[in-house]
Amino acid sequence: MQPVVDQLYKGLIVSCQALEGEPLHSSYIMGRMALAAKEGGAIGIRANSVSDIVEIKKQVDLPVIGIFKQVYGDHPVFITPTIKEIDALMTTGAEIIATDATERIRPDGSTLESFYKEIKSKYPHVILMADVSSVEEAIYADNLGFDIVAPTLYGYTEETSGLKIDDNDYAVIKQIVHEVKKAKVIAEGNVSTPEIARSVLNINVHAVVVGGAITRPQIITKRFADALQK
Ligand SMILES: CC(=O)N[C@H](C=O)[C@@H](O)[C@H](O)[C@H](O)COP(=O)(O)O
Repeated sequence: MQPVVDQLYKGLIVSCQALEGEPLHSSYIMGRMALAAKEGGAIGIRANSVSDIVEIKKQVDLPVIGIFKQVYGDHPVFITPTIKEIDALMTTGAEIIATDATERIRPDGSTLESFYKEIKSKYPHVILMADVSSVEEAIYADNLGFDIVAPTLYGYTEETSGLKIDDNDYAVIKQIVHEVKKAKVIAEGNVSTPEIARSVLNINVHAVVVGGAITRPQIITKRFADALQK
């Protein structure tokens, strides 16, 4: 296994993201979020966009999983959808690059297989993480050769809308861990409490990514405000 992937073993990766329109949308703030995450014990950072990653890299010396969210028209695939976003991420020094690895056709008409081959022929040594939405997609990405697989998009596709990682006693992530043979499985998406993070680690995932529950204060505030309404 690549040393950088080893480095993430059993650790907490904090996703520091604020999209345009979110209150904290700012590379400066994401850099400071990453610093705060490191102080709190994060061993890796996940981040979106060239400018956020470049700023984060100035603030912390942790491995970064880089993504580039780009929406093409009304196309549903938006996490690092085409080679253009891969090219941009390759300039940032991100140690790992993540992309949508669902079975959906990509905005440029390519399949996941042809996209994977295109990336690997251009950047043979890049470490790739597959953001999937189902067990079948996890197995497919593993067979293609992705280094890391995560159910990042479980709950965010037409078929899985609203589903969460802890549903049915963690059935989906358990099955992914069981079925994926070569890639490392990372738990990501709706790991919303320390208890859920601990539970997925006990299922034997390689590492855990937590985003909104740490870095999106509007979401954190709403959870408290909602509790007061009850
Ligand atoms: C679906 C989608 O766009 N997920 C994104 C992927 O990078 C991020 O917005 C999430 O914050 C990240 O996956 C971490 O998940 P959570 O914030 O639930 O801990």
